Amino acid sequence: MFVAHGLTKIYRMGEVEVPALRGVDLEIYSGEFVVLLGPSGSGKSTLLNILGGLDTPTSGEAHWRDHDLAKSDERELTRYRREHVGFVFQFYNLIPSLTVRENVALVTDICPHPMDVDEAIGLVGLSERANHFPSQLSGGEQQRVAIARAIAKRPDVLLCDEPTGALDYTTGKVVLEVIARINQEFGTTAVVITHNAAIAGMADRVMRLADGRITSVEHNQNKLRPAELSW
Ligand SMILES: Nc1ncnc2c1ncn2[C@@H]1O[C@H](COP(=O)(O)OP(=O)(O)OP(=O)(O)O)[C@@H](O)[C@H]1O
Repeated sequence: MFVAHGLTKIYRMGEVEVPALRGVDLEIYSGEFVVLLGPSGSGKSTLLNILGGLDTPTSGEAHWRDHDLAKSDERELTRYRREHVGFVFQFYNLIPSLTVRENVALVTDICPHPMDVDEAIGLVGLSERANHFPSQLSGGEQQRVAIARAIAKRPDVLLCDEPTGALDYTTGKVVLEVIARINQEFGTTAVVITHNAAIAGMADRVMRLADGRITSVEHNQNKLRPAELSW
């Protein structure tokens, strides 16, 4: 689904150049669950943002199917994101003045083949809370709304940047269960960034980054359910 070759990203801030990616090659297959692990500053978010069309590389190739993400203009990237990519971030970015249902409907109103809003909310186990506002929900519930919003467009890929970073142990596992379920039931490719090495246990493949490079890629022989993970 994704192929990258020699991907680099250098952020320029005045005179200072910050190399975030220093030549990344990767392939991600359709339907896979990939975990990206690595220390702070190793380039994980930069890589995810390029795969999601939120940022562009300085050099190198990045393809999503037959789309050339490195050469796409802003309009093409917006369309790519809207039609194909669901994002989940550490902070939920819900609109406080809208209910759960309205937050999810924001997305279904602008994409071509959306899921029914209530179906998406049901998939994350929040049907009873559809008319509540974000402030009436716990952090884990708000993250599940963010996931419902991301999947309601029926994305081909779900890109998650530290989805459990702000959550406690138990709530984090519930959120991971939801992501695993979407990956399995819909075949949605999932790429999840985490600092937590235990979460790697639920991946098909684990990619480790250090200093802007992929340093290892491991296949998981015994993929675990989130409930079986402990940290
Ligand atoms: N917009 C930006 N402008 C300048 N430098 C940036 C920008 N975004 C990222 N960087 C730098 O690029 C490098 C990689 O950052 P990135 O956020 O991709 O790492 P990360 O592995 O996701 O880190 P973390 O786990 O802390 O989120 C860091 O040195 C960071 O300071």
